[in-house]
Amino acid sequence: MSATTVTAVDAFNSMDRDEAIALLRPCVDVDRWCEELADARPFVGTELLLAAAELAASPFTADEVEQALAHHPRIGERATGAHREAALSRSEQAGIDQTDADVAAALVEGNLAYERRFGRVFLIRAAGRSASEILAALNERLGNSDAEEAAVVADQLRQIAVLRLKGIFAP
Ligand SMILES: NC(=O)NC1=NC(=O)NC1=O
Repeated sequence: MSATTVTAVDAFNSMDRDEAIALLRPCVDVDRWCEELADARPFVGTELLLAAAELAASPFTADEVEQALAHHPRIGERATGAHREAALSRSEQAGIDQTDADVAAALVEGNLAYERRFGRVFLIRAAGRSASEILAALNERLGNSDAEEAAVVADQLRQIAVLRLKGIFAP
């Protein structure tokens, strides 16, 4: 057996609680989710950590979504700042062609329409999606009832959190 390599999960398991929580927070700013996962350590392998993360995010409550949305820049707006969440947001929104003026205008308009309708920022798991796919989803979701859309937003937040966690532990 070769010398065992210290995996990211091993390092995570041996962190003190605050450090573990701080590592998780850029995935989603929901205290309960970060604390639950930090307190569920040690994890035997990445798969079990990701499964626990998925479970702890199913679903996020309305209050948790509210708190987390404060940290999500609008789609089409490049998150500023050097902190981890901004970098994650920029890479997730990389599929949006920032130079296409028509797309940019449509996203600005769509975001405004969504915020007028639902009173919060439009949230979508942007990674892997083009601007036209995002715009189509936005327009489709404008027709949702408040209850339907609350469930969709919570699910998108879950997808973003788990994707970000995968980026840390299973890059
Ligand atoms: N308003 C948003 O949907 N923001 C974001 N979606 C992502 O996938 N990353 C973001 O920052």
